[in-house]
Amino acid sequence: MSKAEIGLIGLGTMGSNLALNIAEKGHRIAVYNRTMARTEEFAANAGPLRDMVVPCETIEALAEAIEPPRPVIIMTVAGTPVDEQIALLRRVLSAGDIIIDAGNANFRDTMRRFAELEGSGLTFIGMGVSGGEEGARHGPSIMVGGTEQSYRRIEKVLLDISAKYHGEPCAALMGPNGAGHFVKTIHNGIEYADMQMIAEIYGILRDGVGMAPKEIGEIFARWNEGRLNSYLIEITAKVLAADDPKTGRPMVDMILDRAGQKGTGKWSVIEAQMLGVPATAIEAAVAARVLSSMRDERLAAEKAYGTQTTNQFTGDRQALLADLELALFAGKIAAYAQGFAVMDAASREFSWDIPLPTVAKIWRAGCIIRSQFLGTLAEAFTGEKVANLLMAPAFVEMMKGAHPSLRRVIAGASEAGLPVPALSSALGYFDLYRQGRGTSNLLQAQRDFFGAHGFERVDEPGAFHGPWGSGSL
Ligand SMILES: NC(=O)C1=CN([C@@H]2O[C@H](COP(=O)(O)OP(=O)(O)OC[C@H]3O[C@@H](n4cnc5c(N)ncnc54)[C@H](OP(=O)(O)O)[C@@H]3O)[C@@H](O)[C@H]2O)C=CC1
Ligand SMILES: O=C(CO)[C@H](O)[C@H](O)COP(=O)(O)O
Repeated sequence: MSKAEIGLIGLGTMGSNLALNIAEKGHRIAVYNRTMARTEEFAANAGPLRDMVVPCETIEALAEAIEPPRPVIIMTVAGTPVDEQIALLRRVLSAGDIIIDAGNANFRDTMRRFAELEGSGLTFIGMGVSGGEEGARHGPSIMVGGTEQSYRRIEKVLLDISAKYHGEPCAALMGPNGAGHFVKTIHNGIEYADMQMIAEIYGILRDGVGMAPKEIGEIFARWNEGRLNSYLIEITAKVLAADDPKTGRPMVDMILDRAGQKGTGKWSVIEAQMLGVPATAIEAAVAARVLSSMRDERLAAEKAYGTQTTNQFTGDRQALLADLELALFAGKIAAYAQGFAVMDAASREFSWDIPLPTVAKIWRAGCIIRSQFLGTLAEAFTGEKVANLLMAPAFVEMMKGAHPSLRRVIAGASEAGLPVPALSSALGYFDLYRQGRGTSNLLQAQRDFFGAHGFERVDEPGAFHGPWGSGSL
């Protein structure tokens, strides 16, 4: 039997689908999983691709099955399991072989792993993969971190298995070291904001207008035909249309309002803060998931404060729907502006030179946040460099047209007591960003009052202190 071209460890949801994708594109693949039963099940279900797959019982057998120099993908749960697999691989691989961590690693772990493997003769790649189960099987978006030379060695396989946007592969080198995992992390941070803002609009329609899930689903399906066209809007429509086989009720009504999270959203926020870049919509989305998990406290608080007014909307429904669509679009623009600003800052901080137009391009297909919008965004970034997405001419025009709706939606929701934290944060960011004369003059005065921190004057350069206490109060 001929040797495999590539290996993969971890046959869970992502690993098994990625392995089948690789096999289908004509690359013979050796696979290993900690629990052997899963490897057997995978091989048994590989169907016509069975001949392209080499199931291995041990990590030694995996190494033996691959033609050197051996590329091996690790697709396990992130964190310690990755370090454990690297330690095992170090025992069985040899100089020239490549270890590729394709899970959702924290880029700081990736940077540590690069450092630990330096001088070992092994090459390391940190690679973000997005698209979930379906993407892994038929074409994900792939964000690679590593040297140009190591990327070139695995490029053919990655381009073959990646999603294609009008024929263009959605896989690319994001920069050296942790750049690939950083970009994937911010992808997920934006995904959190996108999802939270969609959920807030759903909340307005459910609790403010009193619509049933199917009715709301139809609205999302309609919006998916327009400027909001995206995978997340598409699946939201489908989710809202589904019924629970057990009760016959809308499935979404039977799901506990407690959202999980595995870390990438939180890391996006931590890194944004570390870099000094405001990412308020992403922060609000992470906080909303945390609040969602505090269910008992929320129920107690509802008792203490009473429920918000529901189904009170009596205005023009068509006008409201038009506003909601544009509000979501405006929120989306602000959230993406924040995510790209974080990547830009990280790129400078770590000297990665992340190609932002390429990031937008490889997110146009395959990944969870894929959308028509990313096509427009890619075009905006391909032109003259702008300080922030909000300053790209096409986005200035779009935001001018959309922010009044965001304002009206937030005002109405706040009045009705309906939570819209991500949408409000997006608007707050926009309003602060475009305010030429802000209110931080007062903050500076306060800081100088209590801590003698000094301030700058509007009429001459230098550092000054105030005449505090000289007033009549
Ligand atoms: N699901 C998704 O939509 C996406 C997930 N990811 C990322 O991909 C990675 C894999 O996720 P997913 O496939 O969903 O996870 P699954 O839970 O489906 O599979 C986890 C895999 O990790 C293995 N594993 C867990 N712990 C260990 C360990 N200590 N040692 C060795 N192997 C271990 C499991 O082996 P065993 O069978 O023995 O338990 C299994 O193969 C994660 O980093 C995830 O964040 C990235 C993009 C999308
Ligand atoms: O990477 C992904 C999508 O892009 C994974 O589905 C990830 O698990 C999503 O994050 P979380 O579980 O925190 O919602």
